[in-house]
Amino acid sequence: MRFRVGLGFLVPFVLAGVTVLSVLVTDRALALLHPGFAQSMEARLALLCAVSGGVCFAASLITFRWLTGPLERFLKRAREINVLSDVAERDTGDKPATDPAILDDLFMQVSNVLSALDAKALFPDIVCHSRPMREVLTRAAKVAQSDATVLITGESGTGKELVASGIHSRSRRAEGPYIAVNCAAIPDQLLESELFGHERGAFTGAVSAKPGKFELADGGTLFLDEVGDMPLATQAKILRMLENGECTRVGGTKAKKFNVRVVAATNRDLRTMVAERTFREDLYHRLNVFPIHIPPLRERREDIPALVQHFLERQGHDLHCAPEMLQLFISRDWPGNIRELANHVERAAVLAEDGVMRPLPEQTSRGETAHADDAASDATPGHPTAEHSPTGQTDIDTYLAAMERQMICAALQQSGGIQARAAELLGIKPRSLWHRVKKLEINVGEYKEG
Ligand SMILES: Nc1ncnc2c1ncn2[C@@H]1O[C@H](COP(=O)(O)OP(=O)(O)OP(=O)(O)O)[C@@H](O)[C@H]1O
Repeated sequence: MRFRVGLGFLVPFVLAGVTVLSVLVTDRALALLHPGFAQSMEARLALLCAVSGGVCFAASLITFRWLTGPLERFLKRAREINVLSDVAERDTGDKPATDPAILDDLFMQVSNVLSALDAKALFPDIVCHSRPMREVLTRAAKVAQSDATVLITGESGTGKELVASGIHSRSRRAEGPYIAVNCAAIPDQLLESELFGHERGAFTGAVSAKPGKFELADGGTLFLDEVGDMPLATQAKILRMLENGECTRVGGTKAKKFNVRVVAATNRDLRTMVAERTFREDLYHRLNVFPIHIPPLRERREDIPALVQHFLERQGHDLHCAPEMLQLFISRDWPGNIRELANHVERAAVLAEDGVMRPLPEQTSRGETAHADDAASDATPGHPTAEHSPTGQTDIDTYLAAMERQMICAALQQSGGIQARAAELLGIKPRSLWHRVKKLEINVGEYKEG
């Protein structure tokens, strides 16, 4: 900006030069075309005024835009910060704006907005609204730039494989192969040959030589899923491969070097397994270079409304989720995590009537709320109870935020994305809705019709 203002001092001189040049050129051209023109002083004066006026006007417009462009951008940014400070003020009461707590809060809010945008841009297939999930994706984005081995932990169905493939596609190896092996799904006696390949005749049935997954992943990423289910003998070979990048086919004699980045995942507690000597400690440390823990869905219920929408779209359904159904989804504990939620959404979509998914009578009469299989649960369906936000402050906050999001999304859906109308439906001021939409990072555009 300072550079532009500095250059701005040259503008009058450039302007004068351009004007004189334009007048001279036009004057000469008209004199050549109409010999009488050169004799008429009035005509020449009129020409001088018209050309210099035109040039000055055009040049001032260009200069003005040139100088004010960065200023506008600066003012826009200042306005955004001002809005965020408004939010902080609302959330923090009468504390002075210089209070370090407010500044911290403000900083957190700014970095949250940025990290949510980053996460969405970097991992478009991964639905992520909650803070814990944003942290997961921030870590994933950081480690993707390196070749470090990653260990992803989390309960079954939390999205470990999705994050692993996201890391690959954001890495320098994205053009290379991404090979996934589920160690728990392959019988122990076949796992080594699957991972390292085998030579012809290495064992009964090995009628031809076959490359292993390490070999196939050369130049790319190997995803070792359920790594905790690997037999100890195979663990030793994997360790060797990780240490020197070499492996030998079963029945082979020559070791070959491969350039493979390993991302491993497990839903088991590897530290306990190490203590019980069922998992090698050296391999645990070798894998755990960069740990990423994905929290279970019940610890990030804010993600549920967006996940429901995501699965409806992914399954090609043009359906609306009734608020009481969404409330049911939000209040359950989901022991099978996102995979289980996806299955339930699919089932509810099949049973939807008039384009709306509603809870089945047996779901409501059974009191299917916080604990899906807990028949003894006496929670009233569709209403948050102490059981749904069992112990701490965080649970209550998370639960309330999910409720707030759900109500706002339903109102936006109903109003076709018109915020003033949605605010009316919710009985709040448009400004208050606007703040909430910002805080919860709801994409209003998604609800706009047409
Ligand atoms: N944040 C998310 N956004 C969208 N879809 C998700 C998300 N997390 C998980 N899924 C979907 O949920 C399903 C289960 O995810 P995934 O297979 O990655 O889980 P996992 O933790 O690897 O499970 P397991 O431990 O059983 O192998 C997949 O269909 C995946 O696409």
